[in-house]
Amino acid sequence: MTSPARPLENPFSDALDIRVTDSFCRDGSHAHRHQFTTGQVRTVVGALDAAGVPVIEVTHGDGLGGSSFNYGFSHTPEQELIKAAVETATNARIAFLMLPGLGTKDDIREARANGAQICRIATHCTEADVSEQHFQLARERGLETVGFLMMAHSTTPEALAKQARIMADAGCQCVYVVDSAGALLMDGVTDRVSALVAELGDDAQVGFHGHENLGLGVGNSIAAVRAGARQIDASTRRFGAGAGNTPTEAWAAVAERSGWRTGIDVLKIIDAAEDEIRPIMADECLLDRNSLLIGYAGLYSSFLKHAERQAARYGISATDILLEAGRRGLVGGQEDQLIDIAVALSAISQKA
Ligand SMILES: CC[C@H](O)CC(=O)C(=O)O
Ligand SMILES: [Mn+2]
Repeated sequence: MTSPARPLENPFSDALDIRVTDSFCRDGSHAHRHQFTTGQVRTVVGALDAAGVPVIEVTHGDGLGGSSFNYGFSHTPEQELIKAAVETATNARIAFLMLPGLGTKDDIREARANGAQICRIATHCTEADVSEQHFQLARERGLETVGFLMMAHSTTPEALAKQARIMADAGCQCVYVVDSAGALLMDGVTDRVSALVAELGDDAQVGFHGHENLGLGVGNSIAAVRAGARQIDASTRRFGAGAGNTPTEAWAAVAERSGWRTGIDVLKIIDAAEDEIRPIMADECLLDRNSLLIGYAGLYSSFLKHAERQAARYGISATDILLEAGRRGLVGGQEDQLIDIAVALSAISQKA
């Protein structure tokens, strides 16, 4: 794209450094049924790296060890994808994600040996204690560490801050408020990020990971930075679970207009989104009936594709599966219960 007159930076805001992690090659994998090839990862990492994206996350959508019957098998072993990403990146650091119980300590060791530099450990927002040994190992191995407190809308800011303290004490260097359901409104983000910033002080940074299910990924990320977050997750062309994540290209433009430095070249990332990323994906990530319902009901975003699959298999409505999942209060890791729900709903519809 040829450069129009560059927008003026906002002269009234502080020139903060905000580090962006692009999650297309991890959260975006949900929207691609975990079918990324090494060639696709090389193309994406090459384009994002050239646009100045500082951190690129590469793993199965559900993290190391996610490739399984429950979550869906990967096309290519994720350690191969990590290797390809590391070989391709010239400046960007490669991150991986892991949920204790799905992945193991050996997976962390292998990702480290393959050249990944940042280890992100995700737990449900009330279960930070299961991450302690993984942070310890990651730090011993010289990895930078990030903690994910998932489904952050479902607990209070005070409770979330206590969980963040557990992660920081275990060696986590940046704890993320993770809006897995895309259910948080801006005040909810402000309250949670502020609580973590107050609790962690200089012990760890605070980050924010948003989803677009209520159309608030960018707005919530602005609220997060204003409340003290210094790391923001995004995904190019917003590909991610549910309606997707905060779009990297929009976030880069908004950050620049706010006077926040991300190091990302806005025009290059816009071109990457359009010319390199879009052609890889069969469909756009839509804010449609089911993804909106996920945000509205506060459900785990990655339930979307599982619900759609079971709906097709049992000839029932994905919306009904999601509504029942909401009634049951399911959280990440309970994807198999979506099958139970589909079987039950199908039995009811056959009787009727
Ligand atoms: C892999 C767990 C999960 O999908 C992490 C995440 O991106 C989220 O909770 O939003
Ligand atoms: Mn996510």
